[in-house]
Amino acid sequence: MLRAAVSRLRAHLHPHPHPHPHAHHHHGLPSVTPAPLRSLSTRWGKRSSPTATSESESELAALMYMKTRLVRVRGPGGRLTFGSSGEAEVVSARGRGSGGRGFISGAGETELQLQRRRIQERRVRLLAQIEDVRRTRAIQRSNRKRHGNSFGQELVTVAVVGYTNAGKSTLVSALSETDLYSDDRLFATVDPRLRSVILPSGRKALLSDTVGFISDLPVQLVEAFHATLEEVVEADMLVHVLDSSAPNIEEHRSTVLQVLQQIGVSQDKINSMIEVWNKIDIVDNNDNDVTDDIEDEIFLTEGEEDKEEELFSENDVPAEESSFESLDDGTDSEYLSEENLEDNNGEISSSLEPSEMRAMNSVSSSSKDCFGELCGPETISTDGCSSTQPMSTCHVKTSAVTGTGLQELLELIDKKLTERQTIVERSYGPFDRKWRPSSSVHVLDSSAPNIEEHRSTVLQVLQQIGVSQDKINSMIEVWNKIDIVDNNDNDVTDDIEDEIFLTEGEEDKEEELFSENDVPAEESSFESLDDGTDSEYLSEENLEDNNGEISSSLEPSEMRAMNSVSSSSKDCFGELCGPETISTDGCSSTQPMSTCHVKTSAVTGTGLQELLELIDKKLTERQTIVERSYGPFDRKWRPSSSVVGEKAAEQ
Ligand SMILES: Nc1nc2c(ncn2[C@@H]2O[C@H](COP(=O)(O)OP(=O)(O)OP(=O)(O)O)[C@@H](O)[C@H]2O)c(=O)[nH]1
Ligand SMILES: [Mg+2]
Repeated sequence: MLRAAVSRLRAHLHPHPHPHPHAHHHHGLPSVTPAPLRSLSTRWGKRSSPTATSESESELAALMYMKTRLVRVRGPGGRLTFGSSGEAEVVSARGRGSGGRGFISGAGETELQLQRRRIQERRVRLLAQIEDVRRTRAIQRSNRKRHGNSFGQELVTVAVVGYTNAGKSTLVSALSETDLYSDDRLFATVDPRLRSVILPSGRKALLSDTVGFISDLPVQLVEAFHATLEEVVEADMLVHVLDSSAPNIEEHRSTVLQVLQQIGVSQDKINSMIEVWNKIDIVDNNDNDVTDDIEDEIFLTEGEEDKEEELFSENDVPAEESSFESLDDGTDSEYLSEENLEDNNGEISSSLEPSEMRAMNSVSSSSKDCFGELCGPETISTDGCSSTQPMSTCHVKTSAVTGTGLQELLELIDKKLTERQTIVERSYGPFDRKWRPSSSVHVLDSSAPNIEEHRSTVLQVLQQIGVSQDKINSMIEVWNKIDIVDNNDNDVTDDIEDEIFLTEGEEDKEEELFSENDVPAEESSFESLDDGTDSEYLSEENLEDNNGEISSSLEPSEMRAMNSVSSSSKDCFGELCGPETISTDGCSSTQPMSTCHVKTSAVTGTGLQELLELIDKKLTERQTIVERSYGPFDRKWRPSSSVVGEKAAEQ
């Protein structure tokens, strides 16, 4: 997992210099491409009244953008200055364009390094802020799940996702009849907002408006919007809003699906997503007859003529609206054509599943199926639009502006939630059975010369993929390959090991454990090979990525050098972490990480027993903490949380 995570980090720190059409197939995350970034950087300035989180997230995203673009350019008068690539001759920090291999030489580098370090420092602070918010939200979420609404029902959250400008905010606003900030600009929403809505069944749900997705979402944004995207991962169900008037709706759809997969939404949840074909009022202008037919069919078969009148009475507002929409369209197509030029070399559509390839010209027939036979209010209790049906066969056509389809959407949400709840209850019982107390073990190669870099890289990646600071702090550090280190410093280690087991009086156990120690012959040659690979890899990494910034971002508590192995180890084994004292508060989750560690050799078996004991102890500790804060059963249930881990591990 760590190797995969490290390669992700490398992708973070070292984005593809030349946007490659298939880049995101390699990294699992999209590469940085200029167009969306440029659009973003120009649009960030225009945001109004963002919340503290969205501010941190936006700043972080902007910061990461700046950092990747931070290059020396030849400014007016031939002076070297800092700016964005593309402005002038590029003399990159990474040697891009200079022909070098990451070496920095000549005037200006110190300043460049300084700038990068400042960015790095600010970044660490922002990450901490975002982490705070994320923790708060997690608590809020668990409270919501625990308390539910006043009827004792669990409060469900429905995340509204979709391509930017699809009309998510307008729709959420229309559905909840409250006024959300909606704006005809990209990324009008940088913070998810929750709005409550009463579903037809009387159940209360929270609608969560989210950040609009864009194609080739820059990897930095995935990181920056982590808190936001977490809402999506945590939501009970998703509503995918598509702008049915957009010419490239298929690309928008596949982009959204890709992003959802990348941020770790389970396939199950993606499959059971409701598709909303929004802005149907614009499409209808060209094709009014068909839609009228369908709408007639729904409501007339139902015999609810009153309802029909009520719903469509709001349809008569096209006058100023259509002129507004033509403005709207202009902005859209400008942005999208720029994007198409730079990003979409056919790869997005080629990644589409056949079931996702339904073109917009199938609106009428699909819609007829869905409304008339499957999804109509009358048949809502049948298995039409069930979670087993492929996505996009079930959709609702809406206009967030005129109100068309909103009632149907609410009914469908209601139905889906009931279905999902039934499924969850059937498989897990009413309470969450999926909760697993978790503890992480961080394995370090104690023979590696640059172990501090390894440690900080891993810590950074863990933070970036959203592991809570709490969990990171309580992580067990394993200093592995101690058999190699011990060769140089055998006495000290022997002393410590003696101390643990002899004070315990478990000499048998000691023998058992160390009886496997006699295999150094072929093993040491293996280890030297291994080392060769490592150092080759790391020196390349050092050249390209680590211009002092990673180590400079280390907290003092993380800076313990490997030469403190013996003494720390002694503290830990002899006084704090030894099996004898495992029930004391030594190596507790409140202790800073790396003060508690276990020295192991996975090859010889040294320390394995201690590691298992420490894991045991930590888990007990964590469980106690969790029980204290959430009660004995899981209140933290999240359907897709495990998938996030797996995703990260795959990449
Ligand atoms: N004609 C029409 N316009 C709509 C409809 N829904 C939204 N709009 C307009 O589309 C534009 C974008 O709407 P938003 O709700 O801000 O879109 P969004 O998906 O939240 O956008 P981001 O937050 O940037 O991702 C606004 O000008 C809305 O008025 C609709 O059903 N019909
Ligand atoms: Mg919005």
